[in-house]
Amino acid sequence: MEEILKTSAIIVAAGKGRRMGREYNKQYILLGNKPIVAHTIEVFEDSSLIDEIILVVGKGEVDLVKQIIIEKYNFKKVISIVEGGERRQDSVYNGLRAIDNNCNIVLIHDGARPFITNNIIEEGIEVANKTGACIAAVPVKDTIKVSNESMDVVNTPNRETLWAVQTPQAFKYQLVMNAYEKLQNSNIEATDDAMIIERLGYTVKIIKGSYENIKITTPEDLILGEGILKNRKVEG
Ligand SMILES: Nc1ccn([C@@H]2O[C@H](COP(=O)(O)OP(=O)(O)OP(=O)(O)O)[C@@H](O)[C@H]2O)c(=O)n1
Ligand SMILES: C[C@](O)(CO)[C@H](O)COP(=O)(O)O
Repeated sequence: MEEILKTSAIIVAAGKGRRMGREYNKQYILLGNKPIVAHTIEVFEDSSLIDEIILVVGKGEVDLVKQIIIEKYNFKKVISIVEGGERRQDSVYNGLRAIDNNCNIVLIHDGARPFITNNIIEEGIEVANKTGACIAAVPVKDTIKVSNESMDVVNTPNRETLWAVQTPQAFKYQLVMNAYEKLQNSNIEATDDAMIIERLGYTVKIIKGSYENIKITTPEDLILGEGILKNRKVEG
C-alpha cells in the first residue's frame, strides 16, 4: 500500500524578542484578545492542507504554552512542543528533528507573523512540491542603499530585483533536513531558512507574500497589527 506523506508546519516562537523590549517573550502579547502566537497557530490549525504542527518555544516554556495556548484554544494539530535554541536556525533544527520521515513538505513559519493566510500556505505547498524550495516575499517599497562602515552610500541596487522576505518558507522535508544537518558542522549564520538551501546550490523560488504578513518585531508593529486585525474584522 502506498504511504501517505504528511505536510508539516514548524512554528518557531523561541526568540527573545529583544527589539520589543518586554520582560517576557513577545509571542504572548495580546493582539485583540489573543496571544500573537495563538493567532499564528490558528491559521495552520484551520488549514485543511496542514496535517501536523510542531511548535518551538523558549527554554522552560513548554508547560506554560501547553496550558495558556494549546489547551486554552483547543489546538489539535500541535503534535509536539519542543524547546528552541540560541539562534533562530537552532530553533528550526530542533523543530525539524521532531518530524518523522513520513513528511513530504515542511513549512517553516515565524510565530511572530500572525497575519499569514491560507492562500499563501496553499501556494507554498504547491510550489515546494514542484520545485523543492520556496519562500514568501514582497517587493520592497523603499529605495535601498548599501553603505560602508562610515555610513557613506556605496551602492544603490536596482529595486526591481529586491524582495522583503517573509515566512512561510516551504521545502521538501528531506532537502531541508539534509541542508540543516550539514549546517550544524559549519559556522554559517543564517537569517532565514532559504539561505541554507541556497548555499548548497539549490534554486529557491519566490512566491507572493503579503504586505499584511508582517513580523511583530518592535512596539510600532503592535499598532500596525491591531489595525490589520480590526480591518479584517470589518471586512469579515
Ligand atoms: N533563537 C530563536 C530566535 C528567533 N526565533 C523565532 O524566529 C522568529 C523570527 O525572529 P524575530 O521575530 O526576529 O524574533 P526574536 O529573535 O524573538 O526578536 P529579537 O531579534 O528582537 O530578539 C520569531 O517567531 C522568533 O520567536 C526562535 O524561535 N528562536
Ligand atoms: C525568517 C525571517 O522572517 C525572514 O524575514 C527573518 O529573517 C527572521 O527574523 P530575524 O529578525 O532575522 O530573526
